[in-house]
Amino acid sequence: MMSSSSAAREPRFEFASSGRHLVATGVVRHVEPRSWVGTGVARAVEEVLAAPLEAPQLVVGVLPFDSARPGMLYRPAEACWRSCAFPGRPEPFAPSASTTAVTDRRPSHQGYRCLVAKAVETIRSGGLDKVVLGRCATVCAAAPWDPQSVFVRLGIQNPDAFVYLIDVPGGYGGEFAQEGVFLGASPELVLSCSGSRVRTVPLAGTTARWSEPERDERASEALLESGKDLAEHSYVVRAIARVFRARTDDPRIPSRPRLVPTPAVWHLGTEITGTLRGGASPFELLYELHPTPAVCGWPHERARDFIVDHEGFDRGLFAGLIGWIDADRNCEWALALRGGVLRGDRATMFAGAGVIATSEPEAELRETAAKMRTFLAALGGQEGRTDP
Ligand SMILES: C=C(O[C@H]1C=CC=C(C(=O)O)[C@@H]1O)C(=O)O
Repeated sequence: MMSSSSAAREPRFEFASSGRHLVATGVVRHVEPRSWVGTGVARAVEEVLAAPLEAPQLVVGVLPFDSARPGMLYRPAEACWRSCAFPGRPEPFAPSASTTAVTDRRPSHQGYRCLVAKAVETIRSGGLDKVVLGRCATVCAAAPWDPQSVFVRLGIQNPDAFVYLIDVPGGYGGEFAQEGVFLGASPELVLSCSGSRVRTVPLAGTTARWSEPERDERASEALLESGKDLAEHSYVVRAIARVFRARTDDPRIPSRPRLVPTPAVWHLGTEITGTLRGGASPFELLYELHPTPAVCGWPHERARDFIVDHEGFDRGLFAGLIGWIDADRNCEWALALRGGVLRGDRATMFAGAGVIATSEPEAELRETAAKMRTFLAALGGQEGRTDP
């Protein structure tokens, strides 16, 4: 069944970051590679960009967590860049939309604790170093959400994020099997390209923020010194550094992470840059990077198998990639995190946490709840009343 919010409009894609806001509507051509691998997707994207169509030379879209599955990339009919994406303050929500109740969690809170405990046991017995375990929670409101208002609130509440919205026609597995609107405010850039300069800022290692400034500062300092979080972060940096050393000239890889704040949590982040070698397409690099150990784990195959065998839901587009690329190969691709899918009065949100040998189930559960609050806050969910 079509949701009332998306039935009446052209397919829409929005992406806002660093004060720029891309709004793309309609579809003139889909990218349809023979196979969803880096070189195939890169070639198909270039063909679509070069096609003599009366449409902006831009490809936008979303790729699933499982990079072997088809994504949705297309050349939009119209596109415009706006500056100053989200002026003003959030409008208060109508009471009906703010009274949210959790109707479903997958896995349940206890199921997630057991899942983390199982992962820790597997890691301690050898062969797996890190696995990122996700869960989802569905909330219902008394009246349908307006995706556009939720998007604007995400932008206002998360001024430093990659704020995204895309109409999904269905067919992407799990919660994305049916039509809906996928949106969120991601803190994590997987790849940007400007000329041939490429940049990524992987995040891993997280702690919740506090309203009291001193407590908040102490929490951030503890994160920078936390052996557990530094170890969790190091798997991501090592995997990405290997790809950057192989594919870019002059790779710059700092030896220690820095703090990256979001309104809900502190992260450890490392900015890595390089110059793309030999006229390669950013898509080749993107497919070598994705999914990084920030959303999958290490070693890659073992972590992916653990997720597929134990997580208990199909991630679909959660922890996938969302972004755009133009004909000059300038691009921005963020991880599709801190968001969810809207379907009328139902919203399903997703979050995961990196698990290593010293992880504690309760702490990882709390971390996923803290991450879900980014989306919940934009839905109007009230702290204390809605426990995701
Ligand atoms: C998997 C998520 O976050 C990733 C990004 C930053 C920090 C993470 C962490 O500390 O576990 C995760 O790797 C999520 O938000 O659902």
